[in-house]
Amino acid sequence: MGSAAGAFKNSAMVCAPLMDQSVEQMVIDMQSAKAQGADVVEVRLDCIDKFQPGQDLETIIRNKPLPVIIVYSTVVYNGDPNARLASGADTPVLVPGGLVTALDSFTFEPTHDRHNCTRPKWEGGQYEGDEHQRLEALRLAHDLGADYVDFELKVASELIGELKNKHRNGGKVIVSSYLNGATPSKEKLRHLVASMQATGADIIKVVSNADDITEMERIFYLLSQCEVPAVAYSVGERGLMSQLLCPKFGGALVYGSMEGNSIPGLPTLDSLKEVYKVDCINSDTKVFGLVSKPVSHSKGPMLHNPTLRHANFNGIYVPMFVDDLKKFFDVYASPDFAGYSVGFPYKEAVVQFCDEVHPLAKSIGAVNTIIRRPGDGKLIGYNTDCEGSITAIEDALRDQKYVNGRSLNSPLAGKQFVVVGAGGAGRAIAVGARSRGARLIIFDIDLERAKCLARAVSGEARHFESLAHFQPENGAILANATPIGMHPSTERIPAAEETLGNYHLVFDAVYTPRKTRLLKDADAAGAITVSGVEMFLRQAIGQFNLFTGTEGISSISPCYHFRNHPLSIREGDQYEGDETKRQESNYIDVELENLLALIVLQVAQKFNDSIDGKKPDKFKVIVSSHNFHNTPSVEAIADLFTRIQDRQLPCSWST
Ligand SMILES: O=C1C[C@@](O)(C(=O)O)C[C@@H](O)[C@@H]1O
Repeated sequence: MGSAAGAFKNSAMVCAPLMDQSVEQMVIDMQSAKAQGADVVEVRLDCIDKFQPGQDLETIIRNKPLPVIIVYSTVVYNGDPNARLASGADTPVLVPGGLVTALDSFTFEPTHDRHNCTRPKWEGGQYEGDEHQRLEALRLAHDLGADYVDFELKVASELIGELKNKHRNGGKVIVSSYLNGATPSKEKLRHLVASMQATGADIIKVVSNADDITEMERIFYLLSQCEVPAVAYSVGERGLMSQLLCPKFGGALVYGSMEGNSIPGLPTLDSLKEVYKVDCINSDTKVFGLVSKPVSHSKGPMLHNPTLRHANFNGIYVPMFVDDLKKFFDVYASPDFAGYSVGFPYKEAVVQFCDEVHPLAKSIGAVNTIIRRPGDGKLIGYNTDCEGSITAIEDALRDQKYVNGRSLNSPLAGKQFVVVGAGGAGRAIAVGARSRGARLIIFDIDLERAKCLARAVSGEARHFESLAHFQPENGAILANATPIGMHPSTERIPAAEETLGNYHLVFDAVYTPRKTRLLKDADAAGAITVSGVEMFLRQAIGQFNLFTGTEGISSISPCYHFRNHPLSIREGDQYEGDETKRQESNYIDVELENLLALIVLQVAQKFNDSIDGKKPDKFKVIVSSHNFHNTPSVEAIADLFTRIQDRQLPCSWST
C-alpha cells in the first residue's frame, strides 16, 4: 500500500467563487461557503447589479468571514478575433487576463471549431463598462484590505508597481490570464508564466478551456515550473481532472461550488472535502480514474475515494473524460497514473492499449480495469464486470449464498439468458453466463456485433428490433447491457413492457437510477429484478483489490477474493421483523469476509443516498459472515460498530 496521506495537509486552499447579484447575498454566501468548508471566497464584483464600489466593497470586506479574492472581470468573447471586433467593444478592455497580449504574442489557435467555445459563466467576466472605473474599484479593494485582488496580465505591471509602492497592507496580487481556448504548448506556457511572474505577482493564475484531457499534462507542467504560487486549471468536463489534481502538482487553489448553487464544470465544495479530500493529496498521491465518455454519471469517485482512504492508501480516483485513448495513454505514462476503471464506450477498444491482458478479460474481449504494474510500468488489463454481474444475478436467484469461490451448481445452468447489447458490458455478462452453463441469445442494433459475441458464447444472435416480439422460455433471464434508461434519459426502456412478465429475472447494468424504468416495469410484471448497483459495487470491489495491490498480478482470477465476500445492498430481503418498519427503512446486507467489506460499508450510506438522490431516515444493517478465515480484527469490528452507532444505524450481527 502507498504511504498514508491521512496526516498530510497540503498548502492548497479550497475556494468558492461567488457570483451573486446583490452584496447582501454575497455576505450571506460568504458565511455559507465557510460553513461548507471553503478556505477562501472569490467575490465576483462584475456579477453585482448596480455595483457601488465604495459602499459595496466596504460591506464585503467588513463582513468577510474568510480571506477574500476580489475579481472584477470584463466580458470574454469566444476567442474568435472577428467576434471580438464585431462586438464593437474597446479591444484592450475586452478580455481579462491579458488575452489580447497572449493571443498576439503566442499565436493561439482560433477556437471556432472547438467542442465548447463558450467559457462557463463563472470564469467569464460580465463587466462591460468603463475600464478606468473598473481598475479604480480594484485599487480600492486592495486599499480597503482585500486579502487578494485579481488583475489581468494586461494591466498587472502598472498596477502592481503602484500598489506595492503604497505599502498599504498585506493584500496580495493575483495576476491572471484566461486563455479563451485550448491549453497552449509547454513552450508558450513557459513564456506566458515568465511574463506573468515578471509583473511582480504574488500568485499567478492561468485558466484554459480544454479540448482534450491530455492538455492537463501541460497544466501540471506549468504548475511545476512556477517560481511563485500558481493556480492553473482547465474548465469543463475535460478539465475537471486538473482541478482535482492541482494539489498534487503544487497548485495554490482548488475551486468548488456551493451546495444548491452548482456551477457547470466545477466540483462541489462538499465533494472536494468529503469525497476527494483534496487537503490530503500530496505529490506522492497515486492517481486512479474512470476513463469514459461520458463520465459525470459515475458513482466511482464516491465509492473509491473513501475506500482508498479507509484503507490508508495514498490515492485519488477522478473522472477522466477521454476522447482519444491512444493520446491519453501516451501522455499519461508516468507511474503517478497508477490505474483506471474503463467505462462506456471504451471497454473493448482499450484492450489494444494494454501490454498484458488477464485471460478472463482476453476471453471476454473487454477490459474494465487497468493497473500500471509498479515494476515495469506496463499496463495490465482485467475484467471485473463479468463476475460482478453474474454473481449479482446468481445471488438473487437462490437463497443460499456463495461459500467458497466458484459454484458448481449455478442457478443459471441450462437457463435461457437474453443479453441486450453486445458491447463491453454485454460481452462480460454473456461470457459469465456461458461459463455457468446458460444458453445465450444476444440482441444488438448491430447484427454483426451480436453474431460475433454469439459465436464466442455458442449462442444465437438477433437484431435488437426483434426483441419487442421475442417470447422467452419459462425461467428466462433478461440482462440489459446497453446505456438505455441511464440518467438523464430515464424514461427509455430497452425491451417491450408487455414482454417483461415472461422473464423470471430482469437485470439492468445501468445503475443511475438504481431502479430504472426497465426494473420498475419488470417488477410490476412479477419478475425478480436485480439493479445495476449490485454489479457496480461488485465490479468496484474487484477493481479496488487490483488498484491497491491486494491481489497484484497473479494467476488467480482478479475476482477471486471478491467472490469470497460478496456484498449486497438491497432492500429488506433478509429482514424478519415488522413489515411497516421494513418499508420505512433501508437495509444494507453485508457479508463481512474481510476488511474490504467493512470499508465499503462505511461508505455505503453516502453512496446509497447519492444513487437514490435522497437521504433515508434509517438504515438497517445486517452484517453476516459465512467464512471466518479472514475475520476482521476485534478492533476493526469495534470500529465498525462505533461508526454504525455514530450514524444511529440499527444493526444486527449474524453468522
Ligand atoms: O461498468 C462499469 C461502471 C463504470 O463505468 C462507472 O460508471 O463507474 C466503471 C467501470 O469500471 C465499470 O465496469
